[in-house]
Amino acid sequence: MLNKYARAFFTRVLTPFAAFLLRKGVSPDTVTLIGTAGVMAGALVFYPRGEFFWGTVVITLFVFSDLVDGNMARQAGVSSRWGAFLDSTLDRVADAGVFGGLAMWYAGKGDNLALCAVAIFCLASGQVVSYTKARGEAIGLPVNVNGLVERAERLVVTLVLCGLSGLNKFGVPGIQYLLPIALWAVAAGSLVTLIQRVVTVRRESAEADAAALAEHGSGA
Ligand SMILES: CCCCCCCC/C=C\CCCCCCCC(=O)OC[C@H](COP(=O)(O)O[C@@H]1[C@H](O)[C@H](OP(=O)(O)O)[C@@H](O)[C@H](O)[C@H]1O)OC(=O)CCCCCCC/C=C\CCCCCCCC
Ligand SMILES: Nc1ccn([C@@H]2O[C@H](COP(=O)(O)O)[C@@H](O)[C@H]2O)c(=O)n1
Ligand SMILES: [Mg+2]
Ligand SMILES: [Mg+2]
Repeated sequence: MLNKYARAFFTRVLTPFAAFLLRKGVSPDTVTLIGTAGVMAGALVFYPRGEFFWGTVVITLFVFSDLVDGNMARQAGVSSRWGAFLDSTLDRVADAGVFGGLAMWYAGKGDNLALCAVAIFCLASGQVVSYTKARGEAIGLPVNVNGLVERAERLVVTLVLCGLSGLNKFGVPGIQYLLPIALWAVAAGSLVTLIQRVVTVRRESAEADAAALAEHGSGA
């Protein structure tokens, strides 16, 4: 949903910055790599220590690089298969950093194995949600579904509620419960999305196999 509705807005806002980086000789790949490194650093340095506010601030500064790199590639006319591969692969790395950092907190000083498990579920289910689309497309299906919770939703819900829950350290009472709420919501949303995508791939592959059978007398 965010991908559909917010992308145009962010494209407009980030285009001058992307143009500025191109004028300075920065490449889209550099932005992809530095953005991922920044997200990983923010998540793995701050979250395991329970520094949710500052971790989220650092991650937020870098996570928008995922919208800038593609914008730069399109402006410069250098969009490539390699760039698409690098962008998507490093998305998975960044997501692992965010949910891994939260799992490390709950496995350590946060001392809550149930929430540690939920964070690991968010990590794993997010990766599988993305994989369903990549694998479905790789076997030639359109995978005509995005589902309830795409990557942008997973990140926005987690980062906004995690950042807010970090304000508890600055004396805002009661707000620390927002992080568990975010994790449960992302876990449930990812499960629904996974089911939506698997059902779609099953339907599309049955249709494609039936069409192939009708045309050539054989399936896949
Ligand atoms: C006082 C409190 C302080 C707290 C501070 C916290 C502030 C935190 C605020 C905001 C966080 C913003 C997070 C921004 C998230 C950026 C999202 C992003 O990177 O999206 C990338 C996404 C997808 O891009 P791609 O096409 O490159 O990626 C594809 C995707 O990964 C697919 O995965 P799948 O979905 O299938 O699982 C892969 O399949 C595919 O391979 C891959 O290519 O881009 C978008 O979706 C574009 C839309 C981005 C929308 C960002 C919206 C930010 C909106 C609101 C911020 C709200 C701020 C409010 C702060 C309020 C705090 C009180
Ligand atoms: N280093 C890169 C990064 C991205 N691309 C191209 O942009 C597309 C992704 O666009 P986003 O707005 O989602 O970042 C990607 O599929 C590539 O075509 C690139 O070429 N090099
Ligand atoms: Mg990108
Ligand atoms: Mg990306």
